[in-house]
Amino acid sequence: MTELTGSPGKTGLPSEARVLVMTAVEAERDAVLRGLDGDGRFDVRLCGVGPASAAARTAAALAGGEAWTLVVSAGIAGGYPELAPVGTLAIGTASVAADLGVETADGFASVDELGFGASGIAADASLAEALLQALNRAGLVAAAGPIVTASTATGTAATAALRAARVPGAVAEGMEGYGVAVAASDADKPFIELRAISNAVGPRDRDAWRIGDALSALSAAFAILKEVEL
Ligand SMILES: O=C(O)c1cccc(C(=O)CC[C@H]2O[C@@H](n3cnc4c(=O)[nH]cnc43)[C@H](O)[C@@H]2O)c1
Repeated sequence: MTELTGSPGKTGLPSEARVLVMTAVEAERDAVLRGLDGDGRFDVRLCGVGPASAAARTAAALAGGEAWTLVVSAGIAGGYPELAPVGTLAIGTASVAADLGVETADGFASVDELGFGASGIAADASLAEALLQALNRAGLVAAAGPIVTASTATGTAATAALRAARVPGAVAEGMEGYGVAVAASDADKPFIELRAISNAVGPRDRDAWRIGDALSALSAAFAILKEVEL
């Protein structure tokens, strides 16, 4: 987990902010809307599941003529249990496509190593820190660190370990963050990823997912985010 430090207080969203929030599915969108409670600075849209759909729909939204001041990838996620247990929140310091690269005889090589691009997009550091502090002040448990984006959700301990090794300090795994981040970066817009943990990254056990708890945590997080002031 990345330690974010700094002075609490003077941080956050200005009154004229126009925030584009992208969630994969309707249940996540509705949870975000419950937390926002009608705040007109936010527009919450569906990006579909996976990074390709997320990038395409975010890019289309950003091209729509609105003067967006911030882009947020939000939803539920798998958490690395020691850093982000079920029911807690994860704030991305970067969104990292852990499977974007090639297999070689010597193992995985990322697009960065190949010179083909960047597999990680950094979040807006000051906003991520401000949000972490605001959530903590409100008594919500949140961890900050890289959030993995995977086209295939992890389903085994081996894959969990592999991806954790590729993305040191990873707190969580979702399927859209990197796609939303690429679109935001291409449009030169600040970006953060905010996730609520529904399950542990690791062996697939759908019965153990706590989606309701995670959606409640997501609502609570957005109720805080909308009150954060610059
Ligand atoms: O079944 C439901 O009621 C329901 C409600 C809200 C969301 C869902 C989803 O299945 C959302 C899929 C979404 O969740 C992210 N996610 C969650 N856990 C993981 C994981 O362990 N690894 C990767 N992604 C995860 C992901 O971003 C999906 O788009 C169902």
